[in-house]
Amino acid sequence: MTQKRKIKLGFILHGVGRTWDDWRHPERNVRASTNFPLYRKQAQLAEKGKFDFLFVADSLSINEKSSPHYLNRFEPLTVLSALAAVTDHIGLVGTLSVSYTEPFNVARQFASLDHISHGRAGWNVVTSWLSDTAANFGRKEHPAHSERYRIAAEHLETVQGLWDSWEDDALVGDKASGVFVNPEKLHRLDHAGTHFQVRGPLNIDRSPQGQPVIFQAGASETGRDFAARHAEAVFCGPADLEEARLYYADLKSRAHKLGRKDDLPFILPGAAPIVGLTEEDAEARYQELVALTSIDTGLGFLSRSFNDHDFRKYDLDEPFPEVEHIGNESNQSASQRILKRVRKDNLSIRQIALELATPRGDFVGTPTQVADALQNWFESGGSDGFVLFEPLPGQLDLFVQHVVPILQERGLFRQDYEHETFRENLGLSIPVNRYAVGRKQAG
Ligand SMILES: Cc1cc2nc3c(=O)[nH]c(=O)nc-3n(C[C@H](O)[C@H](O)[C@H](O)COP(=O)(O)O)c2cc1C
Repeated sequence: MTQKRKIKLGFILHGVGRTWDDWRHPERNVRASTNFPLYRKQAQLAEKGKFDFLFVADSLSINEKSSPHYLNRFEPLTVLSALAAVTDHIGLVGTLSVSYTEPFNVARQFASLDHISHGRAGWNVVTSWLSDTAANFGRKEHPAHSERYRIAAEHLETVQGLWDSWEDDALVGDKASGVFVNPEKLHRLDHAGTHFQVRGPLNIDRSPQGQPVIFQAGASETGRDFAARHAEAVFCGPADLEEARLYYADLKSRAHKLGRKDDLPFILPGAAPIVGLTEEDAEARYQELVALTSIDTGLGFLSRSFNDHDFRKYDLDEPFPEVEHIGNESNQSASQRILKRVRKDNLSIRQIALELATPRGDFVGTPTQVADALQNWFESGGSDGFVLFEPLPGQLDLFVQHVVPILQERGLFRQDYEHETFRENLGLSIPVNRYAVGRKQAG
């Protein structure tokens, strides 16, 4: 009997919030982004709700225009390692940038997290889109958009190669004979590429998942090709269901053309549900968010997609300036989406900024309405699940208490964790070590 397809759910740990204004909510702790007890509470709540994973996003450069959560945040692998110790089942996904890390370190960090968490690690592979980042790493220049994706491919393949350094039974640990490791099952990678030279082997043995789960969020042409080839799950930020469906169909078809038969990658749009106990309650909570929002948030989102370009230097009520070239080298897809919207109705800077600041979306309503909307996206080719943001304090609690049970009753979401590892809970198998495959074929 084939298993019914289930919604995958992630929760993004976002401290003081996603926007430039969220931190001003009366119930937000202004130090939430570096408050471990709060992260622990949210992590345990998401696990109570049987979420597939927690996600910690990251960036590597700040300036006076950065949002509060960008300004002051935990390094992802550090906080995820701490969360591994206070949770048992939930996946732990963190962002690390390929443009400013060495594959050896990344492989080692995620293998460590996978061991610490007994098989719950996932890596969100990003290329970093803010050019100022170069200045924090002694680089003269930030790599161009297309170059970043070439680096990403080589980096990721190197990391995955290193994760296979140790075959499953390489660590013998035979006290009688004194054999700790079987050298035939410990492999050097000897990678000599364009961007990286790495000999290996990795100095940590094979982790429970063998290969931690690969997440990505490619949205440009190059980014989509990368995601279709390499990712097991993909984040995206569609403006509505129609855009989600187009993205979903496009990415699955790219993956299919590359010969992927497993229906991967899973596509997970970001969503920020606002749940109220009645329609009026939900609307009042949405208005609470609107009242909190200033033009700063709109201009912040706008700037962020254009390499932190300063839009305040223009008259906000004049037509939108010519900045396409800046967006294309930065967050290409998000900037293109904004330009498309601007051109459609000839919006001014102020108009597009305000629209970006408080999108209402499909997920504001009673628990049943929110569950209906999630189901609709899931069943009509818009998603395989969602990564949820908490737009107002207390929303995760409401979601877990009221929406999760509805999804469970409908058979759309798990009743309990089925397996030990994140990979298996997602319905993915543990990959066989490449050298063991080679040995089998040779034998
Ligand atoms: C839900 C979601 C989470 C993301 N998290 C991060 C992150 O933590 N760090 C980062 O640099 N980019 C993050 N991104 C942005 C992507 O990595 C990527 O740069 C963006 O989608 C643009 O795609 P492109 O590289 O194909 O132009 C995220 C995107 C989405 C939709």
